[in-house]
Amino acid sequence: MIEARQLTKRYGETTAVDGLEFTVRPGSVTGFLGPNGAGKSTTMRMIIGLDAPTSGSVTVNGKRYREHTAPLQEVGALLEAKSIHPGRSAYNHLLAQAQTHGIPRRRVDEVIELTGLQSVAKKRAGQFSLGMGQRLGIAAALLGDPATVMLDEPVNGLDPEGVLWIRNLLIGLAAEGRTVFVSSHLMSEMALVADRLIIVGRGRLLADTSVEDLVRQAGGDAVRVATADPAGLRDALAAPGVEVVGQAGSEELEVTGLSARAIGTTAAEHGIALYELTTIQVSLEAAFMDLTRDDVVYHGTTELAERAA
Ligand SMILES: Nc1ncnc2c1ncn2[C@@H]1O[C@H](COP(=O)(O)OP(=O)(O)OP(=O)(O)O)[C@@H](O)[C@H]1O
Repeated sequence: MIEARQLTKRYGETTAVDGLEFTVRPGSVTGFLGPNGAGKSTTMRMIIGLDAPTSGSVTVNGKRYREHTAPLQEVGALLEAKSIHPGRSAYNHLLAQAQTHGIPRRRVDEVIELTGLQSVAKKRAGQFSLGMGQRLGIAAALLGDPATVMLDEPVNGLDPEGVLWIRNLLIGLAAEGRTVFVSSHLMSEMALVADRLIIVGRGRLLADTSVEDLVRQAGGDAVRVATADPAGLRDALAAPGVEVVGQAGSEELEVTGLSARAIGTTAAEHGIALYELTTIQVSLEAAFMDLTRDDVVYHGTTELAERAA
């Protein structure tokens, strides 16, 4: 469990984290989302005591990180590429960490197997690809068999097989009852693994919600209908809270505010033939863009794309 209370971090003039309040609970994967510069890494650094809050607090499993006598057994973290001695093998790197934290040697073998590093465990870490480095970082995070696991952009640099592996790993860790807190910019991945989402923008909490609720709030589902009688169907569906859009002369309409089932039933009651009735889900990506539009710090330019078009 991770609990942030009025968590704030200022660097000079910049307020990186601004009064954050959230709870990350065990047994599910919680995604940590926000545009670049939103304060995600700063928050994660404060969770594991690499940075001190300017005010407020954050605890892991009920205590501040530095109050834990065996912190690696409480929270395992993968933050941006760790500094690993390039001449040291993956095995020796993990063994050194285990030995300084009172973790038995057999746990090193377990995490090497868990992260699929068996064949390269004796290789020098300096020769590791980005993906192998990520796996080694995750192996180190899991070394203490922690109840809370926190990963910053874990799919960075991973190939499709690696992405799938991370997905199953995160879901599996949560199913074991652990608290899993993971940041990512890949909305499609988050939609697949996260149950809960904490979304920040400019250091402030924008949403603490489930994937379904976020998508619903962003306009929910629309239904695409094709019909022999668009004008008749418009009249039949007209009601407060229902919006029907479609081009004049087209047999296709897009309806919001009614389910496909309700539209089908109303059409049948009015004897109107339908050719298509499809629910179109708002993507998590669209919902996220909608929510964070005013909090994007770094705007890219689409000038080149526009010129090309
Ligand atoms: N050590 C530091 N000194 C000064 N400013 C910092 C420091 N660390 C972060 N910041 C600033 O704090 C803000 C939040 O940065 P942070 O890296 O936490 O965001 P983020 O959400 O992790 O971004 P990204 O998605 O790009 O990784 C930014 O404006 C950043 O420039």
